[in-house]
Amino acid sequence: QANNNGLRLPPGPRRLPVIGSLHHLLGKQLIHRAMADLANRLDAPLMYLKLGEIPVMVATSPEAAREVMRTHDITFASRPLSPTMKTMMTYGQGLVLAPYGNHWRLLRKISMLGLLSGHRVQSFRDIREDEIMRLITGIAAVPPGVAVNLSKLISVHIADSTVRAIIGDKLERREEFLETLEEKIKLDSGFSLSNLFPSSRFVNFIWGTTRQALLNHQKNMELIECAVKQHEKRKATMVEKGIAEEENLVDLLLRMQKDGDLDVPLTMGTIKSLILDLFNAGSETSATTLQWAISEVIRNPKVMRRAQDELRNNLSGKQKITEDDLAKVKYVKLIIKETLRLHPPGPLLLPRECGELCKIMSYDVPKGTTMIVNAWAISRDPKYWDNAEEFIPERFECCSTDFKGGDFKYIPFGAGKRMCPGIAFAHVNIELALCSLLYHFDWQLQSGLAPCELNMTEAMGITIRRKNDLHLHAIVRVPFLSTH
Ligand code: HEM
Repeated sequence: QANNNGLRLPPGPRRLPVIGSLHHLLGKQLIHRAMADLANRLDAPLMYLKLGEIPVMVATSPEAAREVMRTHDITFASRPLSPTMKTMMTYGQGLVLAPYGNHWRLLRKISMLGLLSGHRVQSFRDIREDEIMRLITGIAAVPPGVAVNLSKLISVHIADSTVRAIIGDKLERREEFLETLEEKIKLDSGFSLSNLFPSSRFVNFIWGTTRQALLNHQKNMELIECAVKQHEKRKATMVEKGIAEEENLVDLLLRMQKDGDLDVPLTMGTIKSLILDLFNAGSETSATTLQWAISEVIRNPKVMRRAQDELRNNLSGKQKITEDDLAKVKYVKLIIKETLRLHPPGPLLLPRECGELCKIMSYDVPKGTTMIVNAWAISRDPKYWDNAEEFIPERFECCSTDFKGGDFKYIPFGAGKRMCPGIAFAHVNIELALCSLLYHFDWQLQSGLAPCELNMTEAMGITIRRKNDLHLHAIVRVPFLSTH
């Protein structure tokens, strides 16, 4: 199709006045699935949609994704800012939404230095090992015959280990944090009418998402403020007692703020927004991945058996898995890869915005177009994956495909300049937790459900969580050494 500026736009479904292509998506199913069906029906690896007032293109093939995130990486290095997203910047700009430029560069560098580099991730090993023992102890404490809400325990575990790495301590108001995070995930999906008709005050008034997003963000900022105060109080006690601790991310940020002399000022609003971004981006994605991994393992008893045999044979009765042991197990790594293929927590990654007119797959992409990459559809495309819908960790056994952003048929962490900086942090957290859960316990579904009957329905938000919490019976198989 050509528009009236003479541009050659990619194919797209029929559009209606005012709502554009919205009727093809709304009320059908989850957005990533609906977009995949449309692209498939139109045979359009690059598809054009008008969602309300917003021009959107969707890349649904490795080739299109490569052109966006490699060939034209810089052109697509900023993100579109919906009204909901803008409210998240009310008190300062964090990292996830910052436009490509000096502010983004500085925050990304600080995040690597203080939290996400290989060296820093390694330094949080004691925290991870301590928190995993707390999780295992909590599960084992549930009386026999009572099912464990594993989803809930995993969310708490990941939140605690992430936040301890960031501020050095657990959050006093963790429950409130998890609740506001859950609400934020729903508000951030970007497809609410307030976001699709940003110029309409009427729609915004009726729909009210922006107002809810602002309230949610204010609550989050208040909680971060509390966390920073908690951190400072703890620091003062440590100094009083003469206990020296390694500088954590919050220490680093506050020191850099005090030293000044930066190209970009580090305001308290920026510092709090960065902490919030890292906490949100880090905890939700890892917890979701872990929950899907356990769900798939439960649904596939052969996979469970192979993983448990490998762990139990190699670790022969050890009472506690440490990170040194992870080198001895290979199969759990394949399970994590396969989980991220079938259940990338961000199915549409995070949207990018076209910074200047360019060509993708020989179509014109006008400046300001929102570009979505449907990573979920690409990693389930039977053109690139045998038995694409099945959970087969062995598919990664003899192939070099990995998630580091070099192979565009498998991009759960995105690619290019805005690729996720938290891969190392996430991976070791997920791996240690999954190994420990499978090593110490046997798992059974409630009330005689067969493995294949486990409900795998997804809930929509900016990430795809399980719709229902995972309730399972845990039977201790390898006793553990509890320190909690
Ligand atoms: C399984 C775990 C995770 C997955 C699947 C994941 C996935 C993603 C994806 C798809 C993006 C967008 C990439 C793009 O636009 O190309 C992203 C961005 C980001 N992730 Fe992750 N992530 C995970 C864990 C983490 C962790 C543990 C942290 C930090 C503690 C983190 C911090 C971030 C940040 C700060 C960004 C924004 C980067 C930027 O805009 O420059 N993520 N992540």
